[in-house]
Amino acid sequence: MRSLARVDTYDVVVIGAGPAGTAAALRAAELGARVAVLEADRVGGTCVNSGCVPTRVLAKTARLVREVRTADRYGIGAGPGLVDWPTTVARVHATVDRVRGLKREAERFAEAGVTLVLEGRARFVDDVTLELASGRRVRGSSIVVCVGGRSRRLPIPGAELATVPEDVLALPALPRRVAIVGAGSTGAQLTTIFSAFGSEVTLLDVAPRILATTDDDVSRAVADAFRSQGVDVRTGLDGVTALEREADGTIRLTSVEDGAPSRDRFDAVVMATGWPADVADLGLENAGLSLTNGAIAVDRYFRSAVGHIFAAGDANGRDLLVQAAHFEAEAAAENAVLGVNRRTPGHLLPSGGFTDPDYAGVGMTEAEARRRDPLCLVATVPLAELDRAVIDDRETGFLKLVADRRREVILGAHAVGENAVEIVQSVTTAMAAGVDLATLADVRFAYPTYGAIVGLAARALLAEPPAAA
Ligand SMILES: Cc1cc2nc3c(=O)[nH]c(=O)nc-3n(C[C@H](O)[C@H](O)[C@H](O)COP(=O)(O)OP(=O)(O)OC[C@H]3O[C@@H](n4cnc5c(N)ncnc54)[C@H](O)[C@@H]3O)c2cc1C
Ligand SMILES: NC(=O)c1ccc[n+]([C@@H]2O[C@H](COP(=O)([O-])OP(=O)(O)OC[C@H]3O[C@@H](n4cnc5c(N)ncnc54)[C@H](O)[C@@H]3O)[C@@H](O)[C@H]2O)c1
Repeated sequence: MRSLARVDTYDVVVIGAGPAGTAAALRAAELGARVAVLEADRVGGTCVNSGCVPTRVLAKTARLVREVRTADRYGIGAGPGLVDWPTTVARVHATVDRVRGLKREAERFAEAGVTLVLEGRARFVDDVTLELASGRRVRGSSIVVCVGGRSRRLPIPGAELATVPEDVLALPALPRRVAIVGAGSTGAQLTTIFSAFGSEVTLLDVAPRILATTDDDVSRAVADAFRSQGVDVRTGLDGVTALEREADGTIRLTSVEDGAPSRDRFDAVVMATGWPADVADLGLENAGLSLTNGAIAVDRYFRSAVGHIFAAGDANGRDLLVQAAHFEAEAAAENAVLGVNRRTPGHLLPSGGFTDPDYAGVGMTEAEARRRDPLCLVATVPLAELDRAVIDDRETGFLKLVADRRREVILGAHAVGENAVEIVQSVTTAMAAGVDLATLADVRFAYPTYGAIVGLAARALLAEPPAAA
């Protein structure tokens, strides 16, 4: 039977009001399009509601715990630094609300004339029509899919016993022993958080090293730091094969290493094993779309296999970062409204994690640069050589700069330690401005700052002997 539900028609329909959907909708409206945004849950998406912002508040809490526990070195009697989990959770929620207040997506949509539809999950009926959980139908000449991603549970027996990262705040209490499966950005951050909060943490991954996409030295330094903090880091596993509930309520996790199974009990298991596009119920097949590696494949114009359907942000599986979501979505909106002509230049994408110690990177890793040119130049300056790091008792870490063999172009920057993300951000600014090494080495840095390590590294790189051909 044909549905008699009302159909509203727009120039551009955006699915999802996270960072990508918000940017796409506002840009399309700015260009004069009639725009609707369909959001199933809270505007703001993963980042503000369950991803970056809550994780960052937990990271700050973890730092406070560490500071309190070492305060006696400065003559401050601060106590044992025990975490009251309900208070911590309440603080996270309150901060999320404050950040949501800053973003004002709904108000900005209203000011821009964008129609925000909060009537449940949208589903493609055909390649131009979406049906909402409410039954209402919305049609778009162009559609920008910004549905983000969701945690992947491993397809193993008992997977439902695991907590996924976006549900960590719902844990009733801090686990005494926690297994974190997956040592990517999310797993590493949760490792630091639980470890600082006093849980015994086991971090498991099938990859040969943690933070597998970062520079080798970054990965090694963070893994070493985790081990020195008592985290049981187990990489290069054959797999995690099962979870089972024990009679005492604990979870028994079976992992296999070099063919040998081992079984360990935990109070909680967190599965941070990847972040595919959130499309299980999106009806992609009705629009003539399919998935490639868990995401909606797009071309360099952010256009899917169906010409008037675009995908931006986590949904296209490229760079799963807020800073990528913004520019991808704006480009997709421009292509949807103005015709397909805007491809995004190869932006530099700095990123990093708020672990203990922090880590960050931008551009090519040393291994990538050496694959391109074995004679590229690399200089690494330990934080321990920086007055400020010694003053602050934060000597763990380094900044590594990678440059072309003529010392003209900075190819990459990778840092571990205090303020790593900000340090890498300042190198990114120099890279984006096309600053050469000699100019960077000549910049004055205020004393005593962490940023000064950029000047030290640039000067170290200039002093590097030319690599032998
Ligand atoms: C724990 C964690 C920490 C992170 N920390 C950082 C960080 O520090 N820095 C960083 O850059 N990135 C971080 N990220 C990644 C970042 O959150 C994402 O890259 C970003 O949110 C992607 O934005 P998006 O708009 O593509 O998707 P999302 O933010 O996921 O938004 C998608 C929106 O679409 C809605 N939606 C989904 N399906 C439908 C449907 N069928 N109908 C209607 N609406 C729908 C969802 O409800 C959601 O609101 C983190 C991620 C996680 C999980
Ligand atoms: N601070 C940040 O910027 C930040 C923080 C969190 C997430 N993110 C973004 O979100 C994206 C997703 O991050 P993520 O950490 O959720 O996923 P990820 O894909 O980066 O990492 C998943 C990890 O799980 C491991 N894994 C896969 N199958 C496994 C198995 N069977 N057993 C054990 N381990 C297994 C993988 O080897 C990998 O190391 C990242 O790419 C990043 O862009 C960013």
